[in-house]
Amino acid sequence: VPPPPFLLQTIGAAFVAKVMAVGDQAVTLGIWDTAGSERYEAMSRIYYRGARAAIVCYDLTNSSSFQRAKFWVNELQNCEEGCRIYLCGTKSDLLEDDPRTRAVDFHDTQDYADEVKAELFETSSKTGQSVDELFQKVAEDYVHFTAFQVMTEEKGVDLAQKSSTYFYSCCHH
Ligand SMILES: Nc1nc2c(ncn2[C@@H]2O[C@H](COP(=O)(O)OP(=O)(O)OP(=O)(O)O)[C@@H](O)[C@H]2O)c(=O)[nH]1
Repeated sequence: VPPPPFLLQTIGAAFVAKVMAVGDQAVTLGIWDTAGSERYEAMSRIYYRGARAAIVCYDLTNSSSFQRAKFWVNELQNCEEGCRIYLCGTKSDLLEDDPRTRAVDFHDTQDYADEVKAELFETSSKTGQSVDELFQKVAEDYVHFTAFQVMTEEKGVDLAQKSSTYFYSCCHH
């Protein structure tokens, strides 16, 4: 009998597609869940190449996991210019049960997030706290910032043409 999925460590990466509504548009996020551990570092790099958003998770009850998250933020900043970064503290339910279990200060992470121009969310997979908000923000930011950027990168920009034309083709087709 195989162990329950939640006991398995991620090796390589798992993929899921999630359809989100942003205004009257449907946006399909292609989400790779990659391993954060050092052991699979080289493999994780393959998956974030070309990514437009990265959710970098750390455990709110474990300060070394935040140091590890900083490592990935640096990686992304050095290698993926067009990638927006979302810092995601996990297991917030444990802090509600016992605030003393918090090992990563909220204001410190907020300062760090500001410094690296990342968004910050504190979430729980157990209760679902802030999980929908996080993915909603990823999808909204993609529509508002990145879709336009991708289009101009792919087709080039005709400076003589009004920018509204580009915006129209980005948001309505
Ligand atoms: N209380 C609580 N426990 C959680 C939460 N999320 C994950 N866990 C527990 O933390 C452990 C690790 O969770 P994973 O989801 O496997 O962590 P991961 O970072 O994906 O691990 P890798 O597979 O190595 O990448 C498991 O025992 C989970 O049950 C949460 O929101 N609340």
